[in-house]
Amino acid sequence: ELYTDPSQLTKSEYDFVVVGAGTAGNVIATRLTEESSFSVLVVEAGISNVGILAAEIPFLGQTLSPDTSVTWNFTTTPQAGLDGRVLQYPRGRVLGGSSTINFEIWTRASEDDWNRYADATGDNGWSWSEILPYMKKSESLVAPTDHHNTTGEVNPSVHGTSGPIQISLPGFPSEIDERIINTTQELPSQFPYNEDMNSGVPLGVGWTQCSVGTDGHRSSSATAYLEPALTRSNLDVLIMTTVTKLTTSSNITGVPHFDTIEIAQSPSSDRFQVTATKEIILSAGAVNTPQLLLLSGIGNSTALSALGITPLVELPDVGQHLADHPFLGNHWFVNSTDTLESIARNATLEGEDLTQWEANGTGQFSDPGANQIVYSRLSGNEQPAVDASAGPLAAQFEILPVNGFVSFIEATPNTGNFLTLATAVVSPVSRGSITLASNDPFADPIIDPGLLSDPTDVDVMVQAVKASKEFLTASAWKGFVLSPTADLAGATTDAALEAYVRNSTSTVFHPVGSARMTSGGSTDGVVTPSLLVKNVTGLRIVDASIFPFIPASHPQACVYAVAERAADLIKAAWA
Ligand SMILES: Cc1cc2nc3c(=O)[nH]c(=O)nc-3n(C[C@H](O)[C@H](O)[C@H](O)COP(=O)(O)OP(=O)(O)OC[C@H]3O[C@@H](n4cnc5c(N)ncnc54)[C@H](O)[C@@H]3O)c2cc1C
Repeated sequence: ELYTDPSQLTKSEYDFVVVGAGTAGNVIATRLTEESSFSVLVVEAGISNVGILAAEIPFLGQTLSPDTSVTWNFTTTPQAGLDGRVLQYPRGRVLGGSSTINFEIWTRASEDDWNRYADATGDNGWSWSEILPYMKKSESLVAPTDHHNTTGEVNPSVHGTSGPIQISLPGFPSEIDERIINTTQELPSQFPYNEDMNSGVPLGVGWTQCSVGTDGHRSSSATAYLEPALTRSNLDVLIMTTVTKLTTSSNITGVPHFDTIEIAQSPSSDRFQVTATKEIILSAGAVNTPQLLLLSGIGNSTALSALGITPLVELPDVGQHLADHPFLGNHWFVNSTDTLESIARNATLEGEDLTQWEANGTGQFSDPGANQIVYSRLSGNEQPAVDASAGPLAAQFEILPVNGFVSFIEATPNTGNFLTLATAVVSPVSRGSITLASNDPFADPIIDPGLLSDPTDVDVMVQAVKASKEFLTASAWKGFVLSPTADLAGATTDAALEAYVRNSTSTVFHPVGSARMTSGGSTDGVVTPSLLVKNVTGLRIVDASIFPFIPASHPQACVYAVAERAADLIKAAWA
């Protein structure tokens, strides 16, 4: 049943209560209610995704953020590494969470990333070979919207065929596709072609897989997991309701046992309580999960007391070690009018694209917009002072080519046609934090992703910009790429490049690690390898906040895999 107000709930006790119907939360709710004996309530602060056209049309997904009715309209603290700039920091606030508003890129990181999680936690269940079945379980590789022959563009043997999330290759060609593939043939040592970057070995240049179905619709945790499960009598979903606090009614085992959530629709509305007889599962995401732990008295006791919150559990790592991917849109003018800007500038064309998508789910609107990805490492003599990557198979930086102007901090110019080679530091050293501004659950937390706060990351970003220039030296770009835009053109020395990087970098919205997993015996960290919150009972965390290190990839596929494994861990614990 779907409820829109806590007063509609017909009971105040469930076996499991899931906080947040986001990417991970919906996997948990769906998998747990496969057991007919389990009752589950999911509480979501945001609205329903149903009927939101921009959430269905891949090309329009980017219009859902920042600052819309389906996002938490957060901002960061002034970022010292970015010349003190403040960034908008949206997260999904809607059924499906960030999977309803993200850019649909589907990447799994490398074998080394996952094997490092296993090493760091002492749990081989997080290793590449053990997590791969869960990656497959979450997805179905389906035909692209244009049904083109994908031989050589993806390796079906590393993919799932019957999981909920539909993933596919781009179904609308762009005029840079061929130039990019030709570049891999011309510069194979630096930019080798990779048939499938989701095989565990992501390095090279490959076709982007996206969470988009053959019907041209976004596949999110709301559409793919939750919607089909909503008819189950053991699943209730309550939307437009914020969990304000977790409370404890007993400590039979000598440590606090968290079994109750407090919920409200607005700061002034009535508070309701719901109890979980088995577990509370926190899936509120990398910003709100630590916020809710802190509001509930779990964190650094001194800091909590200073805010008038009674400390219940000393766990100083809550909200610490936040990691994110710095992202920089590098732009060039191109000798073409067939770029993405042309659509936004031409209402007739935009209307035609919409009509085509509505007719049969094909065309430009079925395509999120980045048809290839480059994952790379610095060569021997360029190695950074600290290599924070998981190992030789893990990327240090990414180049994301787009046939148009992409920036999250700059408006698209009114004239000119552009190529973007966005660069991102995907194995950063920098860390930030989530802390509380006040004890008001409706106040935004203080978000400091610490972007480029470590000089090593600046160095890697500078090298990544150089690599993107190198990419364009292939003859495939001759006659197409005209010149870099003024900011990039002016960055001719290393000092000028550093200034450019600090002035123009933002984020690609991948915060993780703010409630990180460590080994069971470690006094650091927030959760055990089974994702149970340390020093309490009754409470588990399943979302992007548990990663001990940031995956060197776009993280959603990794979040789904974590949630699929977590669902099995929970089922096993209560079998
Ligand atoms: C704009 C944008 C673009 C992105 N693009 C990509 C991409 O192309 N590819 C990729 O792999 N990743 C991308 N990401 C990142 C990816 O989407 C996230 O890493 C992932 O979805 C996080 O999943 P989660 O389960 O941790 O949190 P979320 O999916 O954010 O879910 C958290 C849910 O909890 C709810 N919630 C929070 N607090 C409360 C509360 N107190 N009470 C009730 N409910 C609450 C939220 O409203 C939300 O629905 C993008 C993210 C953004 C924001």
